[in-house]
Amino acid sequence: MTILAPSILAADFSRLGEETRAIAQAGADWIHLDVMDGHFVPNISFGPAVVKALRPWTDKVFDVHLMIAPADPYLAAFAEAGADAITVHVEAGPHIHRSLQTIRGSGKRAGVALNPGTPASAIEPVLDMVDLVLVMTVNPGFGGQSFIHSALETIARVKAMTAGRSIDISVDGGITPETAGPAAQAGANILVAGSAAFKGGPDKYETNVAAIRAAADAAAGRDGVRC
Ligand SMILES: O=C(CO)[C@@H](O)[C@H](O)COP(=O)(O)O
Repeated sequence: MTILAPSILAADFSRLGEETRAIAQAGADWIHLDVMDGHFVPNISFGPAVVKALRPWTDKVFDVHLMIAPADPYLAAFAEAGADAITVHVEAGPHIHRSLQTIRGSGKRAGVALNPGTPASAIEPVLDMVDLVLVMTVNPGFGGQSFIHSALETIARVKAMTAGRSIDISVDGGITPETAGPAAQAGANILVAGSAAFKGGPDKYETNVAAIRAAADAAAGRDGVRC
């Protein structure tokens, strides 16, 4: 079954608590929280204080995506703020192995992210340390960008590399009902969607979430029935 993880980067920041609750009630499985530092990526979003403030609004998995470098000085703060999964970029360095060790050591799911220009082979040495691989299908930093189709190859390579292991494959950037299918077919089982999940305001969230999930489930031949 596809896991749909709306990115609150596309939510109304003046009402983040209500938005988080609304998208959760609309059928989101996880909540994706994009943390940007204006250094690793050319945008600044929010830090652990916001993650902590949002934690009481839903009990859904908080999937924290750190687009920051270095990440290590902040891992404990995000873990304490209520993250359930913490993903760091393999490009962010300086010691991806240590970062993943720290995340696992804090009892959280550890994720490693790959930018569109990074080969899948970059994460091979740390595969036994991760619970999820996040493949970026846009260059990180902003919501609302177009899906980079060449990244489908990376998803397929990660799928092959992780065969036989219990590792989720997440895809992030430009996910819509049109791109969800190819991403799921290539091997992704977690879809992060910002603009396509939040477009149209709260009345549309349920329809948006269902449309993205249905496209992915159909393409991957997954059972879309949820209990
Ligand atoms: O991490 C990022 C961007 O850096 C993503 O999570 C985007 O925020 C997804 O937004 P859409 O492309 O779906 O609008």
